[in-house]
Amino acid sequence: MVIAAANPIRPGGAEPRASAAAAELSGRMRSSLLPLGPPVSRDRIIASFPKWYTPDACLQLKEHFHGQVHAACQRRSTGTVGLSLSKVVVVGDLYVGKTSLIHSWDTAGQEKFKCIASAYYRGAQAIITAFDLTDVQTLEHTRQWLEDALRENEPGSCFIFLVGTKKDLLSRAACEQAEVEAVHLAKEMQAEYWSVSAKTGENVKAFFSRVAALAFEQSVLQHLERRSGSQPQVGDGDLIHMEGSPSENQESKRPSGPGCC
Ligand SMILES: Nc1nc2c(ncn2[C@@H]2O[C@H](COP(=O)(O)OP(=O)(O)OP(=O)(O)O)[C@@H](O)[C@H]2O)c(=O)[nH]1
Repeated sequence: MVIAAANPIRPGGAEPRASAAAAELSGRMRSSLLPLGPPVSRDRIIASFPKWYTPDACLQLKEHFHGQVHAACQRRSTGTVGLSLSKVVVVGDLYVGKTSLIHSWDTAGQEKFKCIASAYYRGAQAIITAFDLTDVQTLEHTRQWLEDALRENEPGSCFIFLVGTKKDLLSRAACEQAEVEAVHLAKEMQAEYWSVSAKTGENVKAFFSRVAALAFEQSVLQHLERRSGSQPQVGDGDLIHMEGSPSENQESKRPSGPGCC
């Protein structure tokens, strides 16, 4: 997974400015069936489909990986999808906490800075639009940020997230109040909503696990679709670990919630 935080220009501004923080994450997930796989740290194993933050603004309500994905991973035959890279772009106003958010997650020590141009948004599998929960103006600007990022991507190709940062700075009541407007906007943007704090780490891991799971599942499904007609093969069998039994009947073939643009 590649995560990039666009260093802001004002919404509606002409060209994106330089300097984006990017983090590359190896999306390795281990098969529960392979006893002797390469070492994968426990906190990188997604054991069950990560839950949404609020059902009022979430991309998918399901609780298990898609049945085809689960089955394909359990088959552990050779292929390339088990180790997949996804590009995640993080956009938002100056100082909202994009860089802190990325750095507060384990990014395998591969963080780096990149220059960006509008072309940089291209090929994103997920777009994270971040705003500061204590600054309502930054929320208002997210719509424009998203528009800019979407312009560079194929319709239907990205998961969209709206993330309120600096949750630690608000009381519970104030946070809930800020979330009302944010959730409303998230629904309009067809985005999944999360409130997080990079400072305390609250919800950060859960959030990125969710992003990773959705992106991974989509990659596998696309891979299976491409290979339909031949034997679907996912990963070297050592790259994903899932527990629980997914219900195939409840799940659609492709990510379907309102946030899948
Ligand atoms: N209290 C608190 N402060 C935060 C949090 N996240 C970021 N900050 C602070 O907010 C300021 C901006 O954070 P950055 O991560 O640099 O924000 P950014 O969006 O990447 O900023 P630019 O690169 O200027 O666009 C810094 O002083 C951070 O320490 C948080 O969760 N809680």
